[in-house]
Amino acid sequence: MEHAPKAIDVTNDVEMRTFNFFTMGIDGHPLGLHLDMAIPTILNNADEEQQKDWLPKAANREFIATYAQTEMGHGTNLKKLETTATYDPKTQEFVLNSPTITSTKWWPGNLGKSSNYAVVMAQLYTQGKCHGAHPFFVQLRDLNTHKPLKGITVGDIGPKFGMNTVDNGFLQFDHVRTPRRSMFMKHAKVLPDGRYVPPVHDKLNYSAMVFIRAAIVSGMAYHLLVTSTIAVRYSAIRRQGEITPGAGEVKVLDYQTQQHRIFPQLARGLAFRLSGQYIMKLYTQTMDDIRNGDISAVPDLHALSCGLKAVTTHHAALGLEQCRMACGGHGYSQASGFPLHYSVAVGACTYEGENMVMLLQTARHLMKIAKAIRAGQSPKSNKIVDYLFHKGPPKCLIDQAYDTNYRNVLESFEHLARRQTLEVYDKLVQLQQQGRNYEQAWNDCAVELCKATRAHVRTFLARTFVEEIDKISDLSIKSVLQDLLQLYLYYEVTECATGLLEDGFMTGQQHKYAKKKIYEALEKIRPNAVSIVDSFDFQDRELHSVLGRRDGNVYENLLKWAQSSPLNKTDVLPFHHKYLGKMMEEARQRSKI
Ligand SMILES: CCCCCCCCCC/C=C\CCC/C=C/C(=O)SCCNC(=O)CCNC(=O)[C@H](O)C(C)(C)COP(=O)(O)OP(=O)(O)OC[C@H]1O[C@@H](n2cnc3c(N)ncnc32)[C@H](O)[C@@H]1OP(=O)(O)O
Ligand SMILES: Cc1cc2nc3c(=O)[nH]c(=O)nc-3n(C[C@H](O)[C@H](O)[C@H](O)COP(=O)(O)OP(=O)(O)OC[C@H]3O[C@@H](n4cnc5c(N)ncnc54)[C@H](O)[C@@H]3O)c2cc1C
Repeated sequence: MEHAPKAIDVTNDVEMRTFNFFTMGIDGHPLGLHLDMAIPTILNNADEEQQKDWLPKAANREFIATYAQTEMGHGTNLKKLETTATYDPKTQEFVLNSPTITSTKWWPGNLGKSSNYAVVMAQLYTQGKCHGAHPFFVQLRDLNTHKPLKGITVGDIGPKFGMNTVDNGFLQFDHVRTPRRSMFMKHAKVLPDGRYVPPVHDKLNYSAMVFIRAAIVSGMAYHLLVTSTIAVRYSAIRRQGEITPGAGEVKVLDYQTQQHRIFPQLARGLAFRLSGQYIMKLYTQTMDDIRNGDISAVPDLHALSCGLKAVTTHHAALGLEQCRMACGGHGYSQASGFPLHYSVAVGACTYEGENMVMLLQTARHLMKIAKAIRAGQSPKSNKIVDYLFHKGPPKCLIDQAYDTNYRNVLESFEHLARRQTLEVYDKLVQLQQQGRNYEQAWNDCAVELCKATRAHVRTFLARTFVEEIDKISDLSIKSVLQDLLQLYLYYEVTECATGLLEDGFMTGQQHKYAKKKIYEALEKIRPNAVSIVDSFDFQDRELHSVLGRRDGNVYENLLKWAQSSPLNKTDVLPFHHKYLGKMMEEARQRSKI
């Protein structure tokens, strides 16, 4: 053969991600930030010439770059980042500086030891004026020796809650000079003489964050589906107790409580998967629009991605813990895989925007819509938020037999989101009329604002789930997924029941009806549960779990796993006689006296 095919095309994003994922596991690796944030930043924020220079090298892995934004003192409030990039027109360079301890970049993944470049967010100063945080592409380490360049202090921040295969790092600049063209110049620019050219939208520099927030939704689906796979499989192996006295021990999966613990996580995993696909498409479309000069969808994308990120990560964290507890004592062992999956998944509640902060971002968007509604404006043909403008039924109808395609359930979610959004908006206005300024009023309403976002996101997730299942033409697959949809929808109804009951929209009877529909769905899902999780086709090496093995050979392998522990290399630990053995021996001697 003239050209033997390469095993992996490193410039092919999908191939690379798959390869990295299977060879390096789920808790991160040295190329994570390079692929997930640095390359997207180059794609969306570098101008044509910069892309030509940086992109092929980045794709070919001639360097490794990270995304250095967060500082020791500020992660959320980007306006207060302290790192400065001051333009010097004489040399046509920026001078990067970390003026305080708190300005030290802190957390960037792969910064600690792996990266030799970084996208650095710094306050841009030119002609004596600050223009806010802007991204710069900065070399940190020598390409040959890998030692930090002059003026740069860089290192690892130490062990974390999880993801310890990622070298999160710290970084300080001491008046480091970098060429003018190291500023990402697709949107904002600094001309050679120092004049600043503003971007068409001042948050376009934040697109890498938007990308990851959107990607996280599918990531959380993955974590939930993986951990429910483990819990379902193990529960189909584990036998404990009897349902009918004398009939023999049952699989714990036959207990209704067990199903109620695990199946909703499965259903949520699917819901997140479908909405994850939706938001990724919206992201790609919006980035294409921006390239063509249309920025109109940016606020919608930002609002939806923030809300989805916050809700899905929170529910994934709760769901993973349910799956762990569903596996009893063995669930607490590292052999279950849960510690790994949990510690990775919960990081996403914090990174890429702390969840409360993200909920409040979406709420900003909702408050604008509420203002338009109160001003009597019409909806703007926006599929995601238009329902807020419409009047729904005055009473909940979820128990009506004619609920085709769950319209009445969706209307209940819509009702709650609409009511919560308008009520908190009215409270905001009222507080301001009473003399509070907007920011104080906002803080006084913050918990209710977050509730409005959650209700809105719940509506979006549910609607997407219903619409996507409706599209399926294979009736046998559709019927299984409809059982999960039924569970998802009525489970969510009970989760937000307080809000639905509070204003008398839903009756106590209807709440009972929702519970009945949940129990009915659990029963329908039970016989298919193992086949459903098998159909995800996760490899054992992805699950990292003795309990979730595809072959179900749990007990034998649990024993092997324990026996392979380093503590079991010898029957007696080498230092036993020096400490515990000695203590016991001395105690025995003393008691003889
Ligand atoms: C297979 C399993 C794998 C699972 C994993 C899934 C994928 C993930 C893989 C990666 C894994 C690990 C890597 C982790 C990497 C982590 C990286 C990071 O954490 S990077 C740092 C992230 N930092 C943040 O997110 C900071 C949060 N803060 C902000 O975003 C902002 O400061 C914000 C939004 C809080 C406030 O913005 P700002 O202070 O600038 O402005 P204002 O509040 O005044 O807002 C003005 C106006 O702008 C709007 N706005 C803000 N941001 C945006 C945006 N991005 N796009 C559009 N618009 C935006 C804001 O809403 C206001 O609008 P207004 O009209 O005035 O209301
Ligand atoms: C695993 C991991 C990986 C990371 N990787 C990177 C990376 O690669 N690059 C990078 O630059 N950064 C990274 N980060 C940093 C991360 O983005 C920030 O930690 C995150 O955005 C939260 O910011 P913070 O730490 O400043 O939290 P804080 O803002 O200090 O949050 C503390 C508390 O204050 C609350 N709070 C703050 N502001 C408000 C507000 N306005 N309204 C209401 N409540 C508020 C929060 O809700 C939270 O409860 C990473 C973090 C983690 C954990």
